[in-house]
Formats: sequence, structure tokens, C-alpha cells
Amino acid sequence: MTLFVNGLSHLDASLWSPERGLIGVSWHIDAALHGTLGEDGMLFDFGAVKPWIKAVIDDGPDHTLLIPTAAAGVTVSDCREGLMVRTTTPYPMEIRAPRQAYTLLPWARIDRERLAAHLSEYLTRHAPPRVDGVEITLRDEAIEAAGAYTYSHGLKHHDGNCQRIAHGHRSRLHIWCDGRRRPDLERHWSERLDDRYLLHADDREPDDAPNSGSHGKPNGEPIGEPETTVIRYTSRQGHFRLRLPAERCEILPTPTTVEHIARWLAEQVARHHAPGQRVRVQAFEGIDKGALAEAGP
Ligand SMILES: Nc1nc2c(c(=O)[nH]1)N=C([C@H](O)[C@H](O)COP(=O)(O)OP(=O)(O)OP(=O)(O)O)CN2
Repeated sequence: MTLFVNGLSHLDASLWSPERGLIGVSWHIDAALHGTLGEDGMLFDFGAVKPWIKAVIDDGPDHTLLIPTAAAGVTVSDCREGLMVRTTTPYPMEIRAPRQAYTLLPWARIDRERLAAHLSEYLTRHAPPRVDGVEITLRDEAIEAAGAYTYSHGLKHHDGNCQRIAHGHRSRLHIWCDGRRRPDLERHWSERLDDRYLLHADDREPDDAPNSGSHGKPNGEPIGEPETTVIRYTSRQGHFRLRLPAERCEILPTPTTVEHIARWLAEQVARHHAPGQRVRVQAFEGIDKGALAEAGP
């Protein structure tokens, strides 16, 4: 007998891609359980399936940075904050964070199907009586081409796992100007924010990379490496620090909650694309939730 629960929950995370660098992901989680019926006529109570699987995923890869430790250029080592991960390809990144902020996988790349198989195997090993197999499917939300963007961020004031400096989302973006939907602007802003790190200006620290003034050439000129941005904060889970090429970052004047992202986008659109028009932005944070903001006259 097979029992299924589609859309059981969502998995929001960031991952390191050897091709694209740091990217945000949001996946629907579907589950199928195989086994035998009990005297109550059930394989496993639906009411128990969801909390069990959700807890395993929430305590596991959800809101972590998924690192393929066998990818070219990826190194992992201990550091004062917990673990440090450095990358070289497609660009250099350095992140220091408590261990719980990562999911380390001994693979050359993070593959959605492989991660689903990995979770299925774990859940099968820890399954309740009468359940002898669990199959997890992770799937992308179907989003029309114009309006999906994948970003990473961290919310230092969040009580839960959103305080982790590199977790992310794949999100819809809807924009209206004077009541008319604007796919052109949705595409423009989705492309601009795609695979970007969104940070609050207050969390930026002066860079200590070799190209900054104090470590550059003796005459103070940079030594030609790309400019980098360093984000640093301390929250309840510990100390976090992330260094990325500046061109991969978008700096906001506020924390990067979805409410602030929606408002910032509405203001940017009103200022740069639709002066004199009423702008409405619906920004999602992952799947099926987000914020609406308006700007303009
Ligand atoms: N009002 C807001 N609340 C939260 C925000 C926000 O921007 N505005 N942001 C977050 C985090 O960034 C987080 O990544 C969102 O996580 P979420 O998927 O909601 O987290 P949960 O795991 O708790 O939710 P599930 O239903 O389990 O997916 C948090 N809150």
C-alpha cells in the first residue's frame, strides 16, 4: 500500500553551484510512504506524516547553505565561528558560520533529485512501524518565465533559522503600474536580483580583502582582483561572516525581510521606470507567501 501527501511543506535554502555560485532555492516537498495497513485501516495517520517529515527537513537542510564538498575549488575547515567554506569557481566566496548553518554533501554538485533520494533514505531508515519505504520528491514551483528570481540573504533579528547568513528562496515577482501588469519590469528586476545576495547596509563591514587600500599595492592601488563585499553579524545562533564579489550583492537600506524588499522594489520602480504612476509590487518569499507594497502618487 502507498500513502501520499503532495505539497507537504517547502524547503527553502541556498546552495553553492559550480556554475552559478550562491543561489537561492525553494522546493515543494511531496512524500509517498510504502508499507502495510494496521488494524485501524491506516498505513500511518496523515496527521502524523506531516509533522514527522517536516521536522526532519526543518532540522536538516531547510534554511541551510547546501555545500557540495567534492566540487572543484570548495574547501571546508574549522574556524572560530564554526565552519569556514571557501570557493573559487565561478567566483571566490568565503563564509564563516556555526555548523548548523550548513548541509555538507560529499558530491560534486547539489542535485535536487539526489538530495530527495538522500532524504528518502534517511526517512526510510527512521520510519515508524509498518512503513518500510519513504520517497521524497522535491520540485520547483511552476513560475512563468518573466517573474522568478533566486536570492540569498540572512535576517540577523529573526528568532528562527532565517538568521543564518546564507539561506535563500526562489520567488515570484509581480509588478503593476497604474493597475497594469508589467512583465517587462518583472523580467528586468528578476534578472537583476537573480542569484544575488541581498544585504542590509548596516551589516556590511569594511572589506579586508587583498584589494582594499590597506592590503593593496604599496601605492594604495588595488591589485586588480574584483571588489568584494563583506557581511558580518552576530545573532542568537552565533557569529556569521560572508565575503562575496561586490557585483553579486544588492545592498538595501533596511533588513531584507520580504516586506522591505517589496517596498524597496516599489520605490525603485516608481523612481526609475514609472514616475508619476502608482506602482504596486507583490514580492514573494519562496512559495505562496510574501508582501505587497505600493509607491508613487
Ligand atoms: N513577516 C515576515 N516573516 C518572516 C520573514 C519576512 O521576511 N517577513 N522572513 C523569514 C525568513 O527569511 C524565512 O526564510 C522564511 O521562512 P519560512 O519558510 O517562513 O520558514 P518556516 O520554515 O518557518 O516556514 P515553513 O512553513 O516551515 O516553510 C521568516 N519570517
